[in-house]
Amino acid sequence: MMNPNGLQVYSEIGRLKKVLLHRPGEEIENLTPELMNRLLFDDIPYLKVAREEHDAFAKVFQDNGVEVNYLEDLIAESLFDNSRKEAFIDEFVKEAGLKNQLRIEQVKDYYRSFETNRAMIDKMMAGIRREELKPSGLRTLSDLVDMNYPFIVDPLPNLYFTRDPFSTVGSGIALNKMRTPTRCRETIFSKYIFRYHKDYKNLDIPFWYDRDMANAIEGGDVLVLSDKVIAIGISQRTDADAIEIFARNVFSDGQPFQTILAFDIPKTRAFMHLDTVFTMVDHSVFTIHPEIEGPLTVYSLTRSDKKGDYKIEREYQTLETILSKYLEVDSVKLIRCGGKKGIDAGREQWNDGSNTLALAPGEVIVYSRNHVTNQLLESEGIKIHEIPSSELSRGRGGPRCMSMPLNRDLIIKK
Ligand SMILES: NC(=[NH2+])NCCC[C@H](N)C(=O)O
Repeated sequence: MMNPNGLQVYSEIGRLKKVLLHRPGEEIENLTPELMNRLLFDDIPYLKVAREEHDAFAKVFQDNGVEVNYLEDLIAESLFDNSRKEAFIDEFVKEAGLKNQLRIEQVKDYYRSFETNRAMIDKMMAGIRREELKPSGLRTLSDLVDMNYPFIVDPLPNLYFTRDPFSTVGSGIALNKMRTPTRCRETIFSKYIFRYHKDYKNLDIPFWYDRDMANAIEGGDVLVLSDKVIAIGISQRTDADAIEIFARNVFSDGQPFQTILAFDIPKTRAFMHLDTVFTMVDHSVFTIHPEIEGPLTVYSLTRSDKKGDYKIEREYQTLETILSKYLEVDSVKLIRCGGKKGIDAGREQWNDGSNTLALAPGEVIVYSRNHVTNQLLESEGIKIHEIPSSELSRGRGGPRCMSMPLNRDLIIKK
């Protein structure tokens, strides 16, 4: 459990030591109005400014002693030998939806033609526009039929939401099965990193979930509240059945976790993941979107003595009572996004006002635009680091969605 170099996430708030980010790339410039909906965007960010905002986000980590790893670097470093790189290209292209064999070979050759792994990865993330690969003697029937579709390989614009393709839980990871086709390919990167990157390959990392499983689960739904309690959303993106598979695996291992609280939240775009409506900011202090308090049902899955086994119960008390009971504290505080139900709550939640990322207990990163909620957090004694948020927020994700902790200090109970 004590591995300063390995994966260590036993809370949402322990001092952050290492985090995974992705700096938005050319994939953002490949969003078009027709594709936005399918690619899960509500507007098109201006890449130059999105990058400036993202750099400001990364700087908050660096200024606070957090090691920042970039997804694009880790995956490039994982493909150190040629057979590994070939297997990776193969898998990536297989899942890119190409059907014509000639085209498949042409795309693979194109990826191989990049001088460095990093340049190849950037291209894989960005997508391939139709005009980029000139026919060069290749003219297939499917090309003629698909002539009006702008891409040969779709872009992956959601990559800067590193929270979702996998989740670090304890000393292992859940390699997620994403709900939508557009996000499924993102998890190939995580798979190669945790199997083959030099920092991870010898750690024998347990996988609590795998990307080829049938039921969807996404990292935005998984919150490690303590070394005893994990909260998981049953949401637009995460199935109840996936939570049970995850529970069985985590409870079979020597991890300290005792209870999974499954939060059944409304299945709508605005509340796509649990972390869009509920995050932890300090010992027993949470942000919450007031609109979900009414419709929320919570179930507990409590580990039993038999390995991997658990019992399921529906919890009937208020959220405060449920959280206090399982976190073993006298009371908890819920800070409501926008203060209370209404216009400010709706507007600020839409722009991720309740999607905070803790750097340490009582110290969080927030979007500057959510000024009503931010002021409330400050008045409750929470230290906030505001980051600019005009462009990044157009993808519907905030500071927690844009980061995946790899290592946090353990919380030492007094
Ligand atoms: N953990 C999160 N809330 N992530 C937000 C992801 C946003 C992304 N556009 C999607 O729809 O998938």
